[in-house]
Parts: sequence; C-alpha cells; structure tokens
Amino acid sequence: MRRIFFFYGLICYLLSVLTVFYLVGFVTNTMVPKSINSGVYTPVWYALLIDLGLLALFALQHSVMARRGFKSLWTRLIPAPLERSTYLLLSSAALLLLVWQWRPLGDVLWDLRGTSWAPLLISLGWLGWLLVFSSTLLLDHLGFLGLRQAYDQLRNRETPPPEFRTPGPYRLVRHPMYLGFLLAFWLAPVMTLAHFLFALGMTAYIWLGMALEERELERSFGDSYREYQRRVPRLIPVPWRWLPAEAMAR
Ligand SMILES: C[S@@+](CC[C@H](N)C(=O)[O-])C[C@H]1O[C@@H](n2cnc3c(N)ncnc32)[C@H](O)[C@@H]1O
Repeated sequence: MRRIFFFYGLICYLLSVLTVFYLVGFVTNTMVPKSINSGVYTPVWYALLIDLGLLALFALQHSVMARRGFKSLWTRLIPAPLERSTYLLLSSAALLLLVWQWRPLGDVLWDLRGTSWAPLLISLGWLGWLLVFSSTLLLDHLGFLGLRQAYDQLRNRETPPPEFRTPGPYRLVRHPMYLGFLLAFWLAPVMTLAHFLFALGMTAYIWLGMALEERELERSFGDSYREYQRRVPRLIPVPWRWLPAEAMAR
C-alpha cells in the first residue's frame, strides 16, 4: 500500500506542476492551444455566467479544503499523508476545468502593444511568475505539493509539522507568492474583458485566502507570527524598512 500511496502522491505532484505551467501559458497567451482570450464565443451574459461560476468553484474548493477544520474531517476518510496530494489533485482538476471551459470576452480595456509600456509590463509579469516559483522553492516546494508527505509514509516515518520560516523574499513581504500571482495576472500589455474578469476574481480570492491563511498561521506560530506581521508588510515591500535601525535613527 505504501508504494501505491507514494505513486499516487507522485502523480498528483506531477499533475499540479503541469497545471501551473499550463496556467502560465493560459494567462500570458503564449505556448498553449487554449488561452484566456481564445475559445468559443457565446453571448456576453452566458460567458460571464460560466466564467464567474468557474472562478467561484476554484475559489471555494481551494479555500475550503485548505482549512484546518475541513482537513480534520477529511482525514477520517483518506489517509493523512495523502491529504495534501488529494487537495492538489482536486485543485488541479478545478483549474483545468476553468482553462478548458473558459469563455473569451473580446472587448479590450487597454492595448499598450507598440508603446514603451509593453516591454515593462511583460517583464514585470514574468518577474511575477519567477517570484511564484522561487517562493515555493525557498519555503517548502515538496511539502506544499504533497510529495514530502507521500515520501515520508513510504519510508514509514512521520512528516514533521511545518516550521515558520522567512527565507529570501519572505523578509520583504509576508506573501511573495501571492504578490507574484497578482503581478502575473494584472500586468498584461493587452487587457481584454475576460482577462480583467479573471484577474479581478483571482485578486478577490487571494485577498480572502490571505486573511484566512494568516489567521491559521497566527494560531500555529503565535507570537512569532504576530511579531512578523508587525515587522514585515503583507504584499507591498516598503524599502525604508530594509535599512538598519541605526540608519533610520540618523
Ligand atoms: C500557497 S502557500 C502561500 C505562502 C504565502 N502566503 C505566500 O504568498 O508566499 C500557503 C502555505 O504556506 C504556509 N506559509 C505561509 N507563510 C509561511 C511562513 N512564513 N512560514 C511557513 N509556512 C508559511 C501556509 O501555512 C500555507 O500552508
């Protein structure tokens, strides 16, 4: 059984990584056959209904299943070491459904192609993706994607509880991964109505998810996390806070 469980964890891990790579192509309108601005054109009201429904489904699945209360119920049905892998399997399914069924809405809110803004927006958008990937790698890539838990059960050992850490960009903002997603979703040289709707929906979800996540981080790490909240801004880096205290006093 342990080998089968590990294989399941591995498949979920690979599926999640591939889904995120597809999402990069979907949002940037590059490399993939179905992007945020392509697909079947339908009446606007119908496209809005489908797209909002897909965003709501993803947000609901992704935030409800990440909550502590839900996890303790859920792990009565599935083995605890596979909880994270199953969460990611269902998150990938919700995202792939969104990508597959997403309806384009062609009205253009801004089109900065050919202006000097375009290269700046494209570069900052890719910087956002880089921030997403580097943040998972620095914090706990294998743990977030469930592979550590699946491997530990294969070796018949307990996975230690997550530690509070502040590597690299976590010293500048508390949520670099979410900051990366916001840059990647918003900074596009061409903004169609469909892209705008996606960016708006994801921003609302990130805002809510961030508040719920911080509540649980406070419960898990107590004063260390509260002190971190006082010292480090949520999303927007504040350069003067990077100066040493003596320089600030001068
Ligand atoms: C998808 S990650 C997002 C991390 C962070 N919100 C960000 O935007 O970079 C969510 C997981 O990271 C964990 N997490 C967030 N900040 C953390 C920190 N400083 N140390 C350890 N775990 C953290 C949360 O408990 C949650 O399980």
